[in-house]
Amino acid sequence: MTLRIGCIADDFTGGTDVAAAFRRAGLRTALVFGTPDAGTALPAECDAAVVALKSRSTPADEAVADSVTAQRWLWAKGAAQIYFKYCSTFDSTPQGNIGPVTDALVHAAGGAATLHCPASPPNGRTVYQGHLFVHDQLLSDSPLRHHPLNPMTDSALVRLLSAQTPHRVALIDWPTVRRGVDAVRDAFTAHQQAGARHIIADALTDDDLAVLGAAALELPVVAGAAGLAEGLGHAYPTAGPAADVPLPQQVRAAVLAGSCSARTLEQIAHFYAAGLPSLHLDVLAAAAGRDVTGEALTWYDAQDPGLPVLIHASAAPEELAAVQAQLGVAEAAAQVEELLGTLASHLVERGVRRLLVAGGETSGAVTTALGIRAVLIGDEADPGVPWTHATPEAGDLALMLKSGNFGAPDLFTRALSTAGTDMGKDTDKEQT
Ligand SMILES: Nc1ncnc2c1ncn2[C@@H]1O[C@H](COP(=O)(O)OP(=O)(O)OP(=O)(O)O)[C@@H](O)[C@H]1O
Ligand SMILES: O=C(O)[C@@H](O)C(=O)CO
Repeated sequence: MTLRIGCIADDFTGGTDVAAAFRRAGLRTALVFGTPDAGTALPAECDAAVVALKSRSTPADEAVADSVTAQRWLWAKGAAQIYFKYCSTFDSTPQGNIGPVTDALVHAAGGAATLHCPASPPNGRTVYQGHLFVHDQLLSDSPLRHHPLNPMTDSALVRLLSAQTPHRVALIDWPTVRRGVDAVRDAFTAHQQAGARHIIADALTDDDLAVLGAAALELPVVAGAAGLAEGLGHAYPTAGPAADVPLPQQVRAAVLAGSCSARTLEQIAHFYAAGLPSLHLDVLAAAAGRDVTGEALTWYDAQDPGLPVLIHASAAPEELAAVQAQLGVAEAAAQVEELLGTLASHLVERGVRRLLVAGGETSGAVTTALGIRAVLIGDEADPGVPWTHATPEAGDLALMLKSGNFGAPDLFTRALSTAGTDMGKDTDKEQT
């Protein structure tokens, strides 16, 4: 058993993001969906295993129970170190779940202090003087201040985390990080001796995160976003680069989108502009009993099999608000997830072998409907957006689970462009 690091991610697309980070660091990485049990197996021998939970917005006691179960499973598979992956925008509330889950993981691992850093520089998340930035804005000035579940109206990480834990929270500032691994270790020890349990570190670049990763190599629990996971991964001695997992070629390809994030809407617009077959699902009609799934499949069967297709519930804010006002937020989401999950099963039955899913909740619905419990991580199409490969029992399926705000505007067209027979031309990769 070669497993070195076990990771618990608090949502599915966060799971693919952190798994891609470990793979970039040269670790062979597997991703398991949902709370594992004694019968859950890893899909292959690997250096890093990520368990992706849906624990970001659940009640804190459920999130804690699922996370500790995942921790025990990862330990049983041989993991010596546990990484808790939360969102690079620190998505949480004063009730949790970052504080309670980290406290429980640390307690189960013996109570030594933990290092935190949510920085993820490739996606514009940096931490300076303990304040979290999203590109050039403080978190609290960014669109995250309007998040529907956990509006982020404060950027001060020590204050945010202190509200979620009874333990002391301390900061290692950027000048210390710049002085290198020994300086970080000394500062960490001093904070721990002064009674801190959670020690947040500043980081502006991948080099800073490499310093933090090396400093944290011996800690039983480390916490943050994908950036620190990659820093930690680079600190592990590896046998060599992770092997390539080839993408299925000349196959049917589809995008299923339920994310209404601004970046997903741009990616959808790009797909329409490329003249590729696209279908918008009528959520209100489905709620009223119309066979929207059957209509979508009839539409799909009429398309050129050599072209990728897009089927989406994703809608602009005005349409989303109107649907939610009529059905209620939870019922609207349930309708969409039922539609997209059912369609995913039918599309795979019809031979789709490259499937791109946009949105964290949507990804949960699709993987559950397809019965996929574990995948291996392949190449990234964009930072934090890798292809994943389902185990053979699920068929030779390449699956891409995309966080709402991740990926360049041309991601959908580019990722699927080499799948079919008629669409040989790669579009140029645009920068985010
Ligand atoms: N037309 C629609 N009307 C109402 N709700 C919708 C509609 N389209 C999508 N939704 C709901 O919006 C939510 C989008 O969440 P999801 O997590 O899939 O995307 P996201 O928040 O952009 O992604 P991430 O969590 O990765 O940032 C889902 O619950 C989905 O069911
Ligand atoms: O860290 C991030 O921003 C993402 O991996 C994520 O968690 C999206 O839900």
